[in-house]
This record gives sequence, structure tokens and C-alpha cells, in this order.
Amino acid sequence: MFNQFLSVRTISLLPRISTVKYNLLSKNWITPTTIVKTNYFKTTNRSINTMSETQGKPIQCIAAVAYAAAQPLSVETIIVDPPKAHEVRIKITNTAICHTDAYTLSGSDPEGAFPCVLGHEGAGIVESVGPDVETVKVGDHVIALYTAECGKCKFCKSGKTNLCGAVRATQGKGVMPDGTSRFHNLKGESLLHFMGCSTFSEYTVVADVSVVAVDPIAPLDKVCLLGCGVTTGYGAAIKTANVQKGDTVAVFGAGTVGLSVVQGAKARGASKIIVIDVNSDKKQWSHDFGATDFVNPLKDLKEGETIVSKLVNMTDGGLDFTFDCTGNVKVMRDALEACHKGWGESIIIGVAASGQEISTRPFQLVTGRVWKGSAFGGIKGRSEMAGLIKDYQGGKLKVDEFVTHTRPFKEINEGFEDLHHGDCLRTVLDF
Ligand SMILES: NC(=O)C1=CN([C@@H]2O[C@H](COP(=O)(O)OP(=O)(O)OC[C@H]3O[C@@H](n4cnc5c(N)ncnc54)[C@H](OP(=O)(O)O)[C@@H]3O)[C@@H](O)[C@H]2O)C=CC1
Ligand SMILES: N[C@@H](CCC(=O)N[C@@H](CSC=O)C(=O)NCC(=O)O)C(=O)O
Ligand SMILES: [Zn+2]
Ligand SMILES: [Zn+2]
Repeated sequence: MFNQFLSVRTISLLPRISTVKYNLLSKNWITPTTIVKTNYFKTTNRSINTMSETQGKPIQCIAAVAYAAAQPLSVETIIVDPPKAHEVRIKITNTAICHTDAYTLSGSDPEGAFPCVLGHEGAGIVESVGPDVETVKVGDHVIALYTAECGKCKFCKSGKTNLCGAVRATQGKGVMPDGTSRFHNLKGESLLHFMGCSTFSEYTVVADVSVVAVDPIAPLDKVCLLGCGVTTGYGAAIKTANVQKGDTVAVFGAGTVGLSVVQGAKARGASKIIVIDVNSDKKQWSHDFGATDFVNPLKDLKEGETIVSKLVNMTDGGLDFTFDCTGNVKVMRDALEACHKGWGESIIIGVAASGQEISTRPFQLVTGRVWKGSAFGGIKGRSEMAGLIKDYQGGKLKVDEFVTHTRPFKEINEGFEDLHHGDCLRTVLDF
């Protein structure tokens, strides 16, 4: 099996590599030449193309397979085929569990199909690449991206969105761009991919447009969270909403996504950041991440008061920006209606179950309130991840603080249980 660490023997065969270091944080061997360039669309230093012993061969490894909706995951050995052209096989070192994994596993996702390998908040090391891959190389530390960035499609070139059309259609069907899967169980049954990532497997295969190399010094057991929750919330505040100094902000739902919106709003100098959550245990966290106020609508409303009227009164007529980070369509309506007449914008981030729809009086929009959505915080994964890693390394973006639980990968089902407890922001699994 591929050794996740570049072996000394392998490295000694590469005369151009003079210094080999052991990264104590990520527990991996690194070399100076693995340090990534800021232009992620082309690897400029191709001097290392380390061959792994497993290159071109199927790998047997541990994975968590979702065989059916609302059933525990089956932790078992699966077979991961080698990457084809424009594909990358990654040794996942760490993956977190996002609320969206639980949503799809529950059966509420119209795109959910089984059996599949879930997981989309993961990081690891490139084990091998298929033909024509020019953007990452063996040994690179990487984050999987559920929002691809090809740089060439109509979406990527528009300058208006981070959504990319290159692989989204096949991604939604749970297959690689050529329409087939790289995962099989030991019975020979094909297993579907998920969100173009499938990080609940020790090895996964992703499209080359769905992966970004990161500074190898960044700890993979923390920056895996940049694969979804932290990036989504922070980006929604600083990119989608583009919160400005002095703006007033309300954030519904104080999970990892909501608290990351809070830290984005704080970074921008928002004058008021109100968190609304049904669990008062989230109050301390909210303040720690930068909230100025916390409201529990189940406890803090007076007779005749609604959450909307309370928020409007707290902010002299309504908020400049509100964010739904719950996935609850009633909350989405409240978030819109708490916006200031004339200009308030409400950003929907939460994912609602199949069949759910939003509604409001059109007059709310006629009078200037704006409803928007945000996927992956509007962040372009390949060209903008380096900036987020720098924000994290410079202490501007909190990431470690979200890791409330860690578990060995085999405890993944217990990790899903953690999500239901108010004391959990993220459980990070370790392979
Ligand atoms: N658009 C995108 O790109 C992305 C969307 N998502 C979605 O964003 C949402 C948030 O994700 P995440 O932070 O991981 O989830 P969490 O479950 O950790 O956070 C949601 C929070 O909202 C609280 N909540 C639930 N109902 C209400 C309510 N009626 N009013 C106020 N608060 C409420 C929950 O409390 P309690 O725990 O007590 O229920 C919890 O604290 C999910 O729907 C997820 O699927 C996630 C990532 C990316
Ligand atoms: N498959 C669902 C929609 C799920 C969804 O909205 N996903 C979010 C990311 S959630 C991450 O944790 C997203 O960014 N969607 C954009 C996309 O292109 O998928 C459905 O069909 O309703
Ligand atoms: Zn997610
Ligand atoms: Zn594209």
C-alpha cells in the first residue's frame, strides 16, 4: 500500500531534492520543492514527479460506505481504482463531518444516491495523478473542493460567480466526469462518489479541477475545515455579502457556518453582529467569534414580540445583512424580513430538505430587500484558498477553534452522533 510519507529511499533517488524535513504538525515528510506556488492553474516546478509504489494500481483501503438512507455507515475495506486522465488520487489524512453529509445520509437530498462514499470536508496528500494533470503533483498537500474551478467555463470566466460548470453535472450524479466510478466494494459492486470529493475514504479520486494544493506547513487536521464550513461562512460575509465597516449583521444558526459568518463580519468591522440560535449554549461561542449580541428566540422574546420585530427594534429599522445558516425555510423568511427596508440583503446559506420552499410577501422585495444565496461562500477554491490559508496562519481567521471533537476514522458513526449534541461544532476524523 502507498505509504503516506515520502520514504527516505524514494527521496534519495531524486538528486534535485537536497533537504528533506519531517512536518511535525501534519506528521509528514516534506521537501522545499513541495511548497506550492500562488498560481494554482499551472504547476511551475515540475522537478518532482515522485512515483509512488501504488501508482497505476488499485488500492485497498478503509472507507465508510452509505448503503442506504438513514442507515449507519458501513466501515469496510473498499477498492479505489487509479486516477484516469485529469484525475487525482488523494491519500486523505483527515476529514470532518459537515451537516450536509448528515442531510444527504438522512435521505433529504434530491441528489442523494446510494450506495455512495460521502464526505466533502477533507484534506490529504496526493498519492498519484492521472495523465494530463498539471496543477498538482505527487506529495502535494491538498484540500478537496466540492465547488470546482476550471478557469475556462462560462461560469469561471464570467467573473460573477464561483460556481463552475466543468464537472457539476456528473458530480451531481455521483460519478467522475467520464461517467464511471473509481470505488468498488469487495463484492465488486460499484460505489458512487459524493460532491466530487468522497473524503470518507482513506483514498479518494477527484477531478483535477476539484482539488487545490496548500502550504505543506498548514496542519491538515485543521485546514480540512476550509474544505467547507469555515470557508462557506467566512466567504459569505466577505465575498457574497461584502460586509463593510459599520454594517449591522444578523446570523441565524451558530454552527460552524454561522460562526464563520460572524468572524467574517467582525473582520470587516461590522458595528453590530447579532447571533440568533435556539440553543443558549451557543452564546459564549458566538461572543468568542465576534458577536455583539445573542438572542434565543425560544427564551428572549417578550409577549407579542417576534424575532423579526425584536431585531428591527434592536437595529433602528432592520439589518444591513442577514444570513440563514440553519437550512430552515421559516428562518429564511424571518431573516429576509428582518432586513432594512430599501437595501437590506439576506443571504441563504443553509440547505433545505427536498420539497421545502421559501416564501414571503413580494412586497418585501418590492420595498428593496434582497434575497441572495451563497455556495462555498462565493470562494473560488483553486485561486482563493491560498489567501484563506494565509488569513489562518496570520491569526485573522479562526479554524482550530471549530474542532471540538476528534476521533479515529473508524468511529465515524459516533461522529455523526456528535452533530446532534450542542457541544459539537466539528468532529475531525483521523485516518
Ligand atoms: N451553502 C453552502 O455552501 C453550505 C451550506 N451548508 C449548510 O449550512 C447549514 C449550517 O451548517 P452547519 O453550521 O454545519 O450546521 P449546524 O447544525 O452545526 O448549525 C446550525 C445551527 O442552527 C441552529 N438552529 C436550528 N434551528 C434554528 C432556528 N430555528 N433558529 C435559530 N437557530 C437554529 C442549530 O441548533 P441545534 O443544533 O440546537 O439544532 C445549530 O446551532 C446547514 O444547513 C448546512 O447543510 C453547509 C456548508 C456549505
Ligand atoms: N444537492 C442538494 C443541494 C445541496 C447544496 O445546496 N449544496 C451546497 C453545498 S452544501 C455543503 O455543505 C452547494 O454549494 N450547492 C451548490 C452546488 O453546486 O451544489 C439539492 O439538490 O438540493
Ligand atoms: Zn459542507
Ligand atoms: Zn469552470
